[in-house]
Amino acid sequence: MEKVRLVFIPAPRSGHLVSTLQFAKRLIAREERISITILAIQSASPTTLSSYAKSVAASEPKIQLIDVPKPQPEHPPAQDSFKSPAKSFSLYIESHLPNVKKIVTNLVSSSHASESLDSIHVAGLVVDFFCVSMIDVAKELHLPTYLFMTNNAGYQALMLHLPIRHKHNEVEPKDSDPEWLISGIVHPVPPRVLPAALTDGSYSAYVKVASRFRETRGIIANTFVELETYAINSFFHDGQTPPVYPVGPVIDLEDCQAHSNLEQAQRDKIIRWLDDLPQSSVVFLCFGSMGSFGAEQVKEIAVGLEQSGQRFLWALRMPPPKGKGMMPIDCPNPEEVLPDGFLERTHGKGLICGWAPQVEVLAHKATGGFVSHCGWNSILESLWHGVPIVTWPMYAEQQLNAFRMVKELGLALEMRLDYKKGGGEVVRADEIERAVVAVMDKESEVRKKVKQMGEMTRKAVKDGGSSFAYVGRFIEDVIGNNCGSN
Ligand SMILES: O=c1ccn([C@@H]2O[C@H](COP(=O)(O)OP(=O)(O)O[C@H]3O[C@H](CO)[C@@H](O)[C@H](O)[C@H]3O)[C@@H](O)[C@H]2O)c(=O)[nH]1
Repeated sequence: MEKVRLVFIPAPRSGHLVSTLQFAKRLIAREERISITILAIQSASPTTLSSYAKSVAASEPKIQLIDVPKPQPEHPPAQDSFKSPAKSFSLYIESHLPNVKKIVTNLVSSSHASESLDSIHVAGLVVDFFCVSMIDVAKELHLPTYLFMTNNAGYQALMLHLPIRHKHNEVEPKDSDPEWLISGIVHPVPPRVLPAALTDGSYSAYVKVASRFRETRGIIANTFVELETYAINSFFHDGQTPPVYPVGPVIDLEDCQAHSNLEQAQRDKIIRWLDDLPQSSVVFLCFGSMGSFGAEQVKEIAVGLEQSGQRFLWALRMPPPKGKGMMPIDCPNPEEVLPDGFLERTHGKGLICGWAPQVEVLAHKATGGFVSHCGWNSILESLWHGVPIVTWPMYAEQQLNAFRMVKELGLALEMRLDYKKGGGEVVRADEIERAVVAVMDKESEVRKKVKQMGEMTRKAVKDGGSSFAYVGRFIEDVIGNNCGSN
């Protein structure tokens, strides 16, 4: 029986790694001829991600984990790494290319050297968006590359549009530019909701990444046909995009704490608190793996929450101290940043935590609304559990996600569409209060639509569902492409 190995190269970021590894698990559960090797590039700053990857590999004999050594001498942080984080991250990943090449070459030659009829052939690379530079390794070794998009089809449409725009206009976009008409996105896109990376000095790095999408053999996307029908159809009809496999939602519903520093006692405290509260009575505020606010904004949120009169669970995280990387930290003494007496006045009504067990919180019956930064995993998790979002995008492609969720899909309520972390803007308490009250409205149209979409998400991944079928097509491509090779 022909067996194949896919070599996954995920990006060392929690919003990317978790869905990629979950997709690897889904593949091997579905097809016994597939094994997976994960090449783990270490994050530049310490995180708990490698322990997450290790725990996934340890639980699945057909997943092998290989650490990619850091390049020697180590890749120095770019001068502008704080100003242009996306560019700096791409360069950091690219610096691992020689080490990745060594590892993949060894995997290929050991499969060739094996005499056994049962040998496992390397069938291709599956790379993250930030790892498309690894296409060069695959090409040298005559292997196909598949791209795993951890975000959505609308964002993919933007990326496919970028090199086309660049041909006509090489200048970085500005907020004052006319709206962008992008095939695959229903409404013209105001430049102010484009990813900050396009205007912070990372534009050329993004064009470079985007121009490689069409070199892949296929694009696996963490979305599903029923959610992004318009965008997905646009790829099938443009005659240039490689086959797209919408296989989502791929989210970690079981082991959601494995990639965090969350202690069991803290998790239990949160869930016990929710257990005692009425159905859909708590608004949850959480801003992804990198979201945090300064002291002035934190105070406005607190006042807005108090004025709203709603119960709340707030994952309050603060910017890291200067020179300590980019990852936010849990707030050691919340009373120091919150308004005087806030904790006493809201005792019993609200709970402040650091990293939250988000999936469990969204799954809890007491959770009724979500103030979210609109990271794609958060959106998929909230849809899965039928919890409506009010939008507070912060970084990466979240503004575009928020824009499409509100304007195109009608699946979220608008608070902000163009807020940018670090932009100096402070959203005032009254606006936050209104947003919180709106998202907790039990009768809202958005809530009904989100519940319906929630049912569709679950159907999509079940046997007979659209995403289930696309996983099958992807497997056929991988196995079919490999048949007869040795
Ligand atoms: O307190 C927290 C905060 C986050 N999470 C989890 O962490 C993940 C966060 O993912 P996501 O919502 O996608 O946000 P980011 O961490 O910001 O993810 C990055 O990757 C995503 C997928 O590519 C992009 O959509 C985002 O914009 C990008 O910032 C989710 O699974 C959450 O459940 C928790 O469990 N607890």
